Order: sequence, then structure tokens, then C-alpha cells
Amino acid sequence: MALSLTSIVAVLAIFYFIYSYINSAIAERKFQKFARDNGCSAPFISANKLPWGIDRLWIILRAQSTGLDVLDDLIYKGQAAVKWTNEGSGIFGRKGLSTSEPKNLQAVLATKFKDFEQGELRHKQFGALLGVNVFNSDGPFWEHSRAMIRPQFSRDQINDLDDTEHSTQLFVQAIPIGADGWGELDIGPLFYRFTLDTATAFLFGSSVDSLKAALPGVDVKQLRNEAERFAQERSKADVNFSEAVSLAQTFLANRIRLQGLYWLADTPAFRRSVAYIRNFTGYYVQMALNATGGDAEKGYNTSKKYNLMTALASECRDEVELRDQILALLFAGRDTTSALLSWVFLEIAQRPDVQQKLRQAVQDDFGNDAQKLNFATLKSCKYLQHVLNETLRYWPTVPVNNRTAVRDTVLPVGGGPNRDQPVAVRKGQLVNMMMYAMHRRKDIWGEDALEFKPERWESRKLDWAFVPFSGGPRICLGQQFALTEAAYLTVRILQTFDKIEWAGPAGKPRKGLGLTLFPRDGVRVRVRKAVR
Ligand code: HEM
Repeated sequence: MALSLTSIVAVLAIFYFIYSYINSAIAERKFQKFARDNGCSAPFISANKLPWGIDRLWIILRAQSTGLDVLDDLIYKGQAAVKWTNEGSGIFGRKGLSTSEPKNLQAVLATKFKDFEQGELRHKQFGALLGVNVFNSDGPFWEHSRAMIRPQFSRDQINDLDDTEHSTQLFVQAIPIGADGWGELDIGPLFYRFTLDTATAFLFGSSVDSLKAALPGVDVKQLRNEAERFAQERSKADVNFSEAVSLAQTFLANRIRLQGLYWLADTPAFRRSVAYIRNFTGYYVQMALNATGGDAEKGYNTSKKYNLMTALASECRDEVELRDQILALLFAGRDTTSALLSWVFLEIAQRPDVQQKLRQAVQDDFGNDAQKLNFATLKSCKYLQHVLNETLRYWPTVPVNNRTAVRDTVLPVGGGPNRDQPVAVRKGQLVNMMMYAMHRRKDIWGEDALEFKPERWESRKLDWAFVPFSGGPRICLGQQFALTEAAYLTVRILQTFDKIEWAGPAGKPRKGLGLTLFPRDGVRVRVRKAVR
């Protein structure tokens, strides 16, 4: 008797399930043996109420409307309750290990670097805009990218602060000051413009000067430069570069939140922004390729001072790769640095004691002189550095991060009832690194861990409990660039305004979580121009 098609499919399905079951049972036995051989103990397992972590995803997605503080109420308290390491079935059933242990972060990021990678998901989440680049690749392509880009972040390039001063002056002009010498504004959006302008000057050789659009009485359309007109024509997006970047950034953040369903965050507006940004950047890439290929007729000013695009163009002739590498740097650097500045000024405005001490340090080291500011002098201004460090501890702009294990491996702590035993990690397992929680642990930072206190840095050395820029071979490439820009602008603002008062909502600041952690209600301040 011939079997029907349905019966054949059913038999095959049963065989497939049996095969998968046996396979995973064998893999689990192998993994358990691996764990035993390496002296590992089981991690604390957190159970979800609904399958595949749907309840958790739902809570996170609704956080804005319910007022839940994901970092404090869910992550910090959750990590404290499980003694800083646990395993949970992540969103859509992917088992993840979450940890706020310095030793584990050190292992993932440095000592066991080869056992982990960014993983496929990250490539897909960012790929729609950024293609493949230093930020979202692994293996040989990442090594090649990093080796090519790293020398361009040398101290000499960072020390060229002419463009930074140019943007600082626009920044100050964009602050409306009344006849009484006072002005009130949300200073946060200006930080976004500032970091976009200084980053584009460094990367493209020419700042997009988005701060000009914030000056009083300016016709924004008149400001569009050639690259913007070029991008607009081709992408049919009626935006400028800064608007396109903001929109794309929001979509990228949503793609991260949606995890495996990242592809849902996609609309025609997002695609138009992507096309705009790629064309805009492509315009500069073409000029850099022409310039470095000796085609002077194309009009690129080769005598212009250093810029990263031209430097990279002499090593990489692939137009698309060059574009994606530059874009990755821009996206990795803009929001992170502006979020840092936003938190610094939120704290300075809310804490007159910190402001007073910082102002004194600035006066002592620099007076009112912009000429004295450079990489070395900014670094040696101790209290300024303490304020920056404390801001990055208390408000880490990248509050959580993750890696995927590429083989069965072991992390030094987190197993057993006291979480002090090694813990085994499966190949393919996600390890979530909870920097925000780790930066606020009382057993590491003291009873005052939940206070903003720059003075703690007088006696503290940098170690793996403090990783705002990550660590190991993939440590942030722009760390010194970002710290120099942030320190420079902070000093110049304090030289220009002698009082900064908080004018935003009272109480605990609400957090915004996009690609970075930022003050959700902005940074509303009242400032008084210093009289000289
Ligand atoms: C306060 C400012 C900044 C913070 C807090 C910050 C933080 C970080 C963190 C945590 C990572 C690790 C990401 C990961 O491995 O998953 C990273 C990587 C990176 N950052 Fe930054 N960043 C900042 C500014 C910048 C700037 C200004 C640039 C460039 C202009 C930049 C370029 C990069 C690049 C290229 C990577 C990838 C490095 C690699 O994977 O080899 N960052 N950053």
C-alpha cells in the first residue's frame, strides 16, 4: 500500500525531531562533561514567566509608557538579587548569561578574547546602514579594519584642536543670551550638533557645521553644502545630514531592542535616510579617492590639513568599504560623546559644589585662555578628569553590551551558591555584560556607590570594574578623541559662562535608552555669561 504524501511528511518530521533531540542530548552531555572537567559550577538560573522571554521583552518595550527604569529597576536590582551573575532564557529562547563581574568582563573582552565575537545578530542589526566595518565585523576583516584605522587616532591627530575651537565658537554663539546676561535653553541638542561637527571635521576633512543651523535667524536651506545637495538629489529625502543621522540612529536603536526581529524596524523613511547618508558620505569618499589617486582636476583640496578619510583612502581603494568604515566611526562616536557631555552638564548644573570646584580647577590651569588647551594640559587637569571619569562610571553611555561564545568556554566566576566558582558557557551562548550595574556595585565602589562623587577618583586606579570604553583588543578606538573633545568643550563653556543653573524637572533624571544612555528630558539650564 502506497504511503500518502502527508504520511511521508509526518514520518520525516518525527525522524527529524528524534534526531534533533538525540543531537542536543549528546551536545548537553558533552557540555556538562566540559563543565565538570573545568571545575565549573552551575550559574543561578532565572526563570521567565512566559516562554521565550516574551514577558521580559514586553516589559522592556513598554518601559517608556509605564515609567519603568529598565536600568535601575530591572537590570541593577535584578543583578544585585542574583549576586551579579545569572543565566536566563533570553528573548526568543536564546539562553544568555548576564554578568556584572569585573573578572568575567576581563575574560570576555581580553584574556579569552578569541572565545567570543560580536556575532551575526550585530552584523544584521547595523548592516542595513553601516554595511560591514570595524565596529560590526569579526575575525580577519575586523583585524584588517582595526589595523588600518588605529594609527589615525594617534595623539598628533587628536591634538589638532583648530576645528574643535571653531565648533566651540559656533556652540557659544548658538546660546541665546538676554540683555541681563542670562540665557535659558536645553543644551543637550547643541551637544549632538557639536559632536557631529567635530567628528565630520576629523573624518571628512570638512565639518558639516550643523551648529550654524542653530544660530538665530539662519535659513537652514541656504546652509546646504554641495555634499548635502548631492545626497538629497539622489535619495529624494528632504532632510539635512544631521536630521538623516538622527533618524537612522533611532532605527538602529530599535533594531537592537527588537533583537531577532530587528528587520521589523524598517520603513521607507529609514531607507531614504540610509540612502541620503550613504550618498553624502560617498561624495566625500569620491573626493578622497580622487585626491589620493592624484586626480587633482576633480577639485579636492589636497593641501587641506589632515583628515581621516584621505588617510584611509591611500590604503583602501574600495569605495563601499571606505564609506562604511567612516560611517561606523561617525555612528560610534557622535551620540556617545554627546551623551557624555549631556550627563556632565546635568551633574554640573545640579551640583553647585562640583561646579564650583571644577570652575576653580579650570581657572587655576587655564585662566580664560583657549590657547592653553591641548591633549596634555587637559589630561593633567585632575578634577576635570575626575568629573569625566565619574560621569562615565555613574552614567555609562554604553550601559550594557554583549558577546557570543564561539566555542564552549569558561568564565572565572559566577557559578555556585556564592557565585565564586567558574562557570561554563556554551558555544553560541550570549554573554550580556552589565556595565551599568557593575559601575554601581557597593561592594566594589563603596557605600556611596549610588552617589555622584568625582572625589572618589583621587584614590582610585583604573581596573576592570570601570569599562565605559570596553577593554582588551576591541577597546574603543575613539576613546582619547572623545575625552579630548568633551574636556575641551567643558573647559571652554566654563570659561565663557560663570554660572550654570539647573532649569529642568526636579528629582531623579529620567533615562533615555537608544544606542546610548542619555538624559530623556534633556539638559535644561540657565547660564550667565561671564563679564571680562
Ligand atoms: C564618550 C564617548 C565614547 C564612548 C563611551 C565609547 C564607548 C565604546 C564602547 C563601549 C565600545 C565597545 C563596543 C563593543 O565592542 O561592542 C566602543 C567601540 C568603538 N568605538 Fe567608541 N565610544 C566613544 C566615542 C567614540 C568615538 C568619538 C569614536 C570615533 C570617532 C569611537 C569609535 C569606536 C570604534 C571604531 C569602536 C569599535 C572598535 C572595535 O571593535 O575594534 N568611539 N566605543
